[in-house]
Amino acid sequence: MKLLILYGTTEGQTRKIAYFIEAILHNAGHLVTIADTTDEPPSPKDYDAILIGSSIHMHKYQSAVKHYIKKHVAHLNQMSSAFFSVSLAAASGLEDEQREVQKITTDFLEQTGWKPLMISQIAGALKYTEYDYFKRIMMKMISKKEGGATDTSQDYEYTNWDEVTKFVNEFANKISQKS
Ligand SMILES: Cc1cc2nc3c(=O)[nH]c(=O)nc-3n(C[C@H](O)[C@H](O)[C@H](O)COP(=O)(O)O)c2cc1C
Repeated sequence: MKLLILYGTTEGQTRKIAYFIEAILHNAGHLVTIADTTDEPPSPKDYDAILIGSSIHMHKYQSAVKHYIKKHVAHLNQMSSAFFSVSLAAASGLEDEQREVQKITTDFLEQTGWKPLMISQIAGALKYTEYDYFKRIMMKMISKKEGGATDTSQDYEYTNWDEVTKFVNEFANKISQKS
């Protein structure tokens, strides 16, 4: 099948997840195109299915991802599609944080009108060593609130790669049953 993977990222974790997904689907025999939504991404109309991923920053998804979905929503809703949301809240064991990220996702899908077949909440990363001073302080506060790591001398990757693999395989199964 011809598949399209699009992503929106600030510090690169969503890109890393998107390329991990691409490798799984490529190894399963699919023809996969992958693109950053800020780089003139291809239209969904030439593909059998699409996966779109975005990280959350300050309670919002990437604006280029939102723009793409709004522009192509009619087509997206006629094809098999999946959304992967990348955030720190998804790594949190706190119920409030989980609820908040679910609400950000639900509101986003409502605003864009997109109805993906599958949605995955994926835990992202804390890249303290790559942030500037103010970002580091802010992220330490956010992480503390979410019950996460506060030692800013190192980075933390919370992404559960086995869960990502499970999500991708489930999506691949669904779309092959549909075709
Ligand atoms: C400035 C900033 C703001 C963030 N705001 C949120 C937030 O509101 N909610 C959340 O769950 N995670 C938040 N995060 C965590 C990111 O979603 C996480 O670091 C993710 O891995 C970033 O993915 P990216 O590298 O693809 O942009 C924030 C991170 C940064 C650096």
